[in-house]
Amino acid sequence: MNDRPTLLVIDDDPLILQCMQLCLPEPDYQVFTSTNATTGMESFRRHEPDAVLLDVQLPDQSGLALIHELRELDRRVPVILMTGHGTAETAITAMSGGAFEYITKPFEPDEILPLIDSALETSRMARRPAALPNDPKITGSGKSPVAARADLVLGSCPQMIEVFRSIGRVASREAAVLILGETGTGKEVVARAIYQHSQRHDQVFHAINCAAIPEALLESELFGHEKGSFTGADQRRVGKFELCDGGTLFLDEIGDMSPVMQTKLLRVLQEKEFERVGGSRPIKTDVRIIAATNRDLKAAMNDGSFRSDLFYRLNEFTIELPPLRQRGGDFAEMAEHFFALYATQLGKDFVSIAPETMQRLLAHPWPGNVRELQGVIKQTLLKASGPVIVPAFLPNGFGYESELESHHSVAIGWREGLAEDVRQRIAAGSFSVSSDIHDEADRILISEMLKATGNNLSEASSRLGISRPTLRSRIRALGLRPDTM
Ligand SMILES: Nc1ncnc2c1ncn2[C@@H]1O[C@H](COP(=O)(O)OP(=O)(O)OP(=O)(O)O)[C@@H](O)[C@H]1O
Repeated sequence: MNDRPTLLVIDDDPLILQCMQLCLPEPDYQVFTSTNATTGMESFRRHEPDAVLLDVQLPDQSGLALIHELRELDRRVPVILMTGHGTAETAITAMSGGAFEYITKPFEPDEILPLIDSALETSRMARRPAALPNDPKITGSGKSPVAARADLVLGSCPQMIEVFRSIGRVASREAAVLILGETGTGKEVVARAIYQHSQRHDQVFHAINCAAIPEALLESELFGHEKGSFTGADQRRVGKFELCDGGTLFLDEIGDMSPVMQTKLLRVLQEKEFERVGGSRPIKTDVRIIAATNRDLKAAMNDGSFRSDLFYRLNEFTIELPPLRQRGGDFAEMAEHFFALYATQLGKDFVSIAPETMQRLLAHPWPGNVRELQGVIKQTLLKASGPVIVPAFLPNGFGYESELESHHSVAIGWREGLAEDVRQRIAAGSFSVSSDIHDEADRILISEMLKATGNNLSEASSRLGISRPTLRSRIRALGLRPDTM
């Protein structure tokens, strides 16, 4: 598998082949073309493409039969079928037989490109290794050819070791897994690792982001629909539960699913069957579910927005990812790794991270976790003008907000302390609160200024905005002696 996305187009129409080469240009994509089933099959074996665009009518064989053969070789590679007018029913049969999507000819690039993107993304998740530490296939320290084509999952802090152990324990079981963690902590990468280490690793893997799709569409995406079941349903559609039969379905952002959809999902998990929207025939399915959310599902159950019976069904095994700020020494290791990786990708020199830069990075709270770290490192490298990463290369304002925040909290602490002091003096019945507090403030102010100016009275008085005689008299009145300054 190549590092850039590869597509195999099998069609005897030279215009389609040309169009795909133009729409998916080098060097971002690699497009292989074949004009018949025999050479298409050879190309599939040789190039191991990420996705296939296949015409239903080929000179030497039907596209439908070819899908079957391609799936015998690798079920994880999504195949988009191109049909002519009037052959949509055939395409639907093909989808039931495992095609990822279909499109009716003629089509515009705008119609096909989103399907291709989605197929390539599905393929990436299923086939790009999510490599755990000490994976025997990944040798060396990220420099082997296999490692270069893998997403290395880094971590050696106790919480991440526990995550890796959990993946090992649960992957080969059929249990549903619930992955919890803040945004960008690696929930998708853990879901892929579970699938890739599972018994179903050579079967299909599909992912769906429950938060990104409106409810009505989500239902049809998951369960499919019958022709005419709602306005716009001009063809029957096969949903993910049907496409994933025998495979794995990753339900991302499950905490955002509406109550109606939660009920429908619960039913398919309990009964292992469902009906297409507008259909009445129950369809059996055997799908392993991996779900993830950054929401607090316990709180959602308490306020009634998440069904507890669905929670227990999904939660046969839980993996909780720690936020980046709680991963101790892993942070520095990850920062080094991403600097080296992206420097190579961006053609930049990288030797080391200066200690002050690392301090700034460590002081940041990282609400967007590993994804935010990756973004900051890419921006830093783009700005960098030398191989040692100094703070000036960090994105504008980076790290300053945490300094300001700590000044702010010091300021809040100081004011709170002063207010408490004043309250106690008042409660004690003092009549000199004002002069006592002003004297105390002057004592701190004057002694700090004298320290800063090396006891130079002229400079200290001018920086305090008072005359030199006034400063002298205040020093005397407050009883400040040179040894206390
Ligand atoms: N432990 C890790 N080591 C190396 N890279 C990691 C690690 N965890 C996450 N990443 C990388 O961080 C990025 C974000 O991870 P991922 O998409 O899995 O997060 P997520 O929790 O699913 O985010 P969201 O909640 O926003 O969907 C990805 O590029 C992923 O490869």
